[in-house]
Amino acid sequence: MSNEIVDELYKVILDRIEKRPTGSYTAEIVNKGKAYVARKVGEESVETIVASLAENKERFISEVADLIYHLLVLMALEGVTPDDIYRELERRRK
Ligand SMILES: N=c1c2ncn([C@@H]3O[C@H](COP(=O)(O)OP(=O)(O)OP(=O)(O)O)[C@@H](O)[C@H]3O)c2ncn1[C@@H]1O[C@H](COP(=O)(O)O)[C@@H](O)[C@H]1O
Repeated sequence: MSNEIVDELYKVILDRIEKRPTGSYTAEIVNKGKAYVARKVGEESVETIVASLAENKERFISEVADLIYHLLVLMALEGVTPDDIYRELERRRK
């Protein structure tokens, strides 16, 4: 996965949070509050675990993508950028 796709998705998410356009799923869940978005991250984590243990690779990939998207929305609400995470991972690199 290239950083470019994650960075671009994050920018789209920031734009949706700012403009809250009708029909945007991001705007819909953000309008429900941070706790709702955090719960979605938990839900998608569980679905990822289930896909890993009881389903197939295709389902697993789909659930990981759902999880990353919801995590990016929560990061945006926390004011944390993908660069912040890249820096932290870089700091941990051995
Ligand atoms: N990458 C995603 C993405 N991944 C997953 N999802 C949504 O996440 C939901 C998955 O959660 P669930 O399986 O729980 O589905 P659900 O029942 O609809 O969700 P809830 O009613 O429980 O909230 C689906 O509705 C997906 O559409 C996403 N929605 C949007 N994006 C991207 O985000 C950007 C902004 O999208 P909009 O905000 O819709 O314009 C665009 O680039 C989109 O491609």
